Amino acid sequence: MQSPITTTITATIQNSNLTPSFPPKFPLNPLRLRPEFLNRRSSTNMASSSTSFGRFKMNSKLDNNSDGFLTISEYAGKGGVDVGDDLVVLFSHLEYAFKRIAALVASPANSSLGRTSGGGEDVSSGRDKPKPLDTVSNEIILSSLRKSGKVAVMASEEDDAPTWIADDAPFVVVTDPLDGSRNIDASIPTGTIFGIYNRLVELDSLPVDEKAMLNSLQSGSRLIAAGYVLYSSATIICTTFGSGSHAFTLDHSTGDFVLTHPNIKIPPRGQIYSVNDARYFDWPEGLRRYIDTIRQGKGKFPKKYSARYICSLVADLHRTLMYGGVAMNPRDHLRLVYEANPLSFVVEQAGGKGSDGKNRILSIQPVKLHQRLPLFLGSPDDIEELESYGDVQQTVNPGYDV
Ligand SMILES: O=P(O)(O)OC[C@H]1O[C@](O)(COP(=O)(O)O)[C@@H](O)[C@@H]1O
Repeated sequence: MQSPITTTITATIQNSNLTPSFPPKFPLNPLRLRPEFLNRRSSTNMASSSTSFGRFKMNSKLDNNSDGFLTISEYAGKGGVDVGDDLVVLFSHLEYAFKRIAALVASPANSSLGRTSGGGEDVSSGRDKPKPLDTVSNEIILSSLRKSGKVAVMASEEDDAPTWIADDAPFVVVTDPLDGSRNIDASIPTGTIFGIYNRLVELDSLPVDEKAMLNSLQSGSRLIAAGYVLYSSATIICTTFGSGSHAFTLDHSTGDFVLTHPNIKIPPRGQIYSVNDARYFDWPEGLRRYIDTIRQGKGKFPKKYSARYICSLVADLHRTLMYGGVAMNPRDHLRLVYEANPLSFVVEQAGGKGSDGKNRILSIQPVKLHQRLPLFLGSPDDIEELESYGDVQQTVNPGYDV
């Protein structure tokens, strides 16, 4: 049964008549873009016929790209899936922010920036105290969103409340600016997670705080784009506009993110599970049985599973998308709005599943901005098998030092 708050928010959001923001209200103005954002390759040799593809029209130009390197702007723009100029501009600004964060986490200064200021949890907000690196990444993203002119409100894992940016801008952005930063001193991979919604124009007349909150609490099923950025041996943006998931790798020689993994398909089943299994004795019976079964090769897949756990959600998920299997955090730790929803959208678009152990993540209506939940992401056959054990959510959550 839904709580009164859930019912109110669900009703408000469901009753709102979403007005698509495509086509854009004003055209792309290249003068607003930094030179590095401009496409460097000629597209004159591309064919121009188009076919329907997911939510957006896709031109066959994509198939005929002569040099084989497609930037995100080319992929998403008129020569590609044509998501609309507003979203292309927003992505250009996001890319710039991601490049700045990639440079930041790789910088010799990151060791001091990565140290926790005070540590522990902020009791009033129930969130972890931000570290300087998290804070700087947050500021970098906010600055890019402001400059894009395309974002009405940003909700960040680093902020107590959403930040209202511009009344008329078409999009709402939710983000975890730097996930996995507790590992930064050891140069472990980190990541940024982001989701993009249309602004709910029906809420425009509400007070700013209220419309900022309700716009940010949209259900994950309303995402129009989402993705993550992996800062590792390569810097990779894996993103979806609702028509498949695609990964773009930063080419340091040109400064472009170029399409390296089109239409990622997660294997229907993997042979790897990813979890912090030092928590085994805090797990419920069902989860213990599931892990014991697959590591002995006694599950539906008759091979022994291997374990991998980086403790950096984006990195653990990226490996899972590539090789299959399941990446999980069974305790109430990861955030629905900033982490679970955007990542589930990417995983579903790659043919996988995102679950809290019982329900599809994208069907859960957020009721609180910083709402936490158990998260299971991965291959469809693995997630279904895991869910069949019923009791997989860790309710004992004593707080762990590392
Ligand atoms: O301590 P656990 O339960 O293994 O959680 C690890 C997870 O926490 C995260 O570090 C995110 O938590 P924070 O936002 O508190 O850093 C993920 O990157 C990682 O997957």
